Amino acid sequence: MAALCRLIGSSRMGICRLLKNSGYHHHHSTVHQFPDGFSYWPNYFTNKEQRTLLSASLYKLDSSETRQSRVKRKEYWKSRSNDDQTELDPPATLFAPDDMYEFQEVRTTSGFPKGHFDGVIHHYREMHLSSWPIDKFCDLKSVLDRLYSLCPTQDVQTHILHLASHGEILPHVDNTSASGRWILGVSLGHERVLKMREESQDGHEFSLTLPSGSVYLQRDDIRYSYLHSISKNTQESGVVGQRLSIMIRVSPSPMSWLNPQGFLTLMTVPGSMTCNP
Ligand SMILES: O=C(O)CCC(=O)C(=O)O
Ligand SMILES: [Fe+2]
Repeated sequence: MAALCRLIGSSRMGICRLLKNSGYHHHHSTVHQFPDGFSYWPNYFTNKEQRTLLSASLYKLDSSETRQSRVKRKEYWKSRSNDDQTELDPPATLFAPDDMYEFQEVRTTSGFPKGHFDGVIHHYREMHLSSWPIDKFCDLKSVLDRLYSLCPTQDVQTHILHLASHGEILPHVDNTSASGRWILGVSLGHERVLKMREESQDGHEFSLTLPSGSVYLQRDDIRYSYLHSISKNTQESGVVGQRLSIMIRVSPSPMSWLNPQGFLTLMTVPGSMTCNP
């Protein structure tokens, strides 16, 4: 689609947007081999859209880190300024090396109302998002429109989760009081394997690789009775790298917006207008 749009030229961008928004090109690729309540779009976002989403997500996470970290990364990218990135480069090239980020070792209860998550997520950064920086990324708004159009309902909370190369998520069911009947996840960066296992004894299980640009949705029984995990291994390649997921959940109540972490993110919006980073 991106190539087609370039071919047609910018004067016809309206047509391309129309085609994209019709969902034909992408929804077309939905796979239906999963149990009821699980949907998967293996290549929902174009490379350019993935780069926009990942840049915006990293921007939010990065600006919540210490000044020291931000300076370190700035130096790093300056030293790499010769290899200019284009929209055709894989999104994972937007990650700095692991040691440039303030990854947490293991998630504990502090600051989060999700006690049973203790010990589940390893080597990660995360943030509850109260707003996207749409004024800083030119095409972010239209990409977000496509993303949120997949949500079964519109009362949502958004969370971003950045796994280090050796980060992982152990099997768990999302806290049932922290969100409602569905959970949607966008994968960006390096591919990982999602494992789903029914919680009962000898429960049914299945797994799938999550390439960058893919989206999955768990709803109803799947969301409540299957454990999900993201392991350190990829299916085949053996290359394990950083991955960032955008997790969207239906809010249990409007009060879930009042997350202290979310308020903090509102206060950190420095930087200048950046188009097509
Ligand atoms: O990153 C993912 O795809 C899953 C994240 C997850 O399980 C969670 O945040 O509860
Ligand atoms: Fe989860």
